[in-house]
Amino acid sequence: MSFSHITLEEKQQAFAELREIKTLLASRNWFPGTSGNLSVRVGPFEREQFAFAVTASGKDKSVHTPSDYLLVDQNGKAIEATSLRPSAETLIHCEIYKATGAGAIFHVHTVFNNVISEFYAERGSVPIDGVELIKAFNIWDEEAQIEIPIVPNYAEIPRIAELVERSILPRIPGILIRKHGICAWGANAFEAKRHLEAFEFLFEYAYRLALLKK
Ligand SMILES: CSC[C@@H](O)[C@@H](O)C(=O)COP(=O)(O)O
Ligand SMILES: [Zn+2]
Repeated sequence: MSFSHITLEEKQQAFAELREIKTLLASRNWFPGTSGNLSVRVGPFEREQFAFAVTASGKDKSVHTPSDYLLVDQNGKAIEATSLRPSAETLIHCEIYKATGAGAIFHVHTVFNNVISEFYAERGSVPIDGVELIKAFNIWDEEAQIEIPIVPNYAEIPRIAELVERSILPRIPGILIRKHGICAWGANAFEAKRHLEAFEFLFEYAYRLALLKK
């Protein structure tokens, strides 16, 4: 399949967007030990064919190099000749794009998202009750109650990807992988960032509340 319609300008813009968000999230220490990955979609979206820019695998996300990003197709295969390997978790991004039509996906490992995913693992979701920041997900009901889904962290990424795709809830733009991290998405990088920040706030809130209630 050809992606010749993607211009150099579009590619550079996507890489610049990734670089900007990577710098900001790294300053919060949200990429410990080279963990985490980021992607933004490039060009038109059809479920069967689309492209996105994604972080290269195993890089230190707190530094910038000329080889931090590459373009891949809907199956996570590089669409240009490159020696870079896409993120090991690119398939998860592929499934989320296919399921949601999102424009950007950000994945981070934090202590709060790991602890809370373990605390609520048996329930299969993190309950959040009436916290104002739920509105960051465009959920405006008074005292809204939401459940943030949790999937197991398998060694095989395709198994996680399949489960993520099946576990996505229509109103919730994110999913926790147990003792691993969060994938948050949005229509664009601005929205995905807002959602990611809201999730992390809510995880810390749930963690601290559970401690206080003990
Ligand atoms: C180095 S621990 C984290 C990885 O195993 C993985 O979960 C991760 O988020 C980063 O993988 P990457 O291939 O760099 O995108
Ligand atoms: Zn990860």
